[in-house]
Amino acid sequence: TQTTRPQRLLAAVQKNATRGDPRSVVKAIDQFCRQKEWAMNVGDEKGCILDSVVTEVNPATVLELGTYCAYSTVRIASLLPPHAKLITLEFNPHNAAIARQVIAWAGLGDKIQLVEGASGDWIPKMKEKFAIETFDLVFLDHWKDRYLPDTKLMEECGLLRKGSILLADNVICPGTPDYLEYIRNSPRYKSQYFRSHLEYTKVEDGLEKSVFLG
Ligand SMILES: O=C(NC/C=C/[C@H]1O[C@@H](n2cnc(C(F)(F)F)c2)[C@H](O)[C@@H]1O)c1cc([N+](=O)[O-])cc(O)c1O
Ligand SMILES: [Mg+2]
Repeated sequence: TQTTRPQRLLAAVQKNATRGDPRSVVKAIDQFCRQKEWAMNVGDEKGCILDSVVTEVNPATVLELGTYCAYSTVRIASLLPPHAKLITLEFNPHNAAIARQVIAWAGLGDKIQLVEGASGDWIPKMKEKFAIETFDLVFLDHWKDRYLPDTKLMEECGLLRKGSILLADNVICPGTPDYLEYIRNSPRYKSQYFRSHLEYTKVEDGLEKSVFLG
């Protein structure tokens, strides 16, 4: 029977990456996406910008919206300090199952908590379920029409503190116009656009980095 793209991506990781070596997992996925099949990972070019933001913020608590196959999950977690916590939300059970295996192959299971379900259900439960006060860094890479409502929900649930960083993928392609309009015009955020390209292509895309001002 026909395999899925996430299954083929996982097979490429298990074939080409070294167990317990997160950077080799990232490299194997980028190679698969460049040489075999495009997939919607943040990719190597935007991934370098992601790495620099993670390193600069040095977060103790991270929320990722949109795990997919855990490419950015592994990329972020490999840069976190020892007791830092990364919670990643994934809606699709099949993608979650693949992501868990990619995370295990990278040897990052003790740094990452993958939660299955919808952001609207889980964001209001974060504090009680995961003993989280606020997030130092949020990486938005899920459905593009959910960036704005979920940002407002995180504000309402008190999950952002003065200085929390939101980093949003795909603000140009596929685009998140309502989110960009809100975050760039709100007095509660200071935003910066990092111009790049859509993963594995020459199409323009970029990351929007926003600091919550409280
Ligand atoms: O559509 C794109 N990404 C959508 C990504 C969607 C992924 O996020 C999960 N999710 C949904 N809700 C949640 C949460 F968190 F709410 F639970 C998690 C979905 O199940 C899916 O795995 C995309 C598309 C392109 N492209 O070029 O078309 C390029 C990209 O980089 C992209 O990210
Ligand atoms: Mg993306």
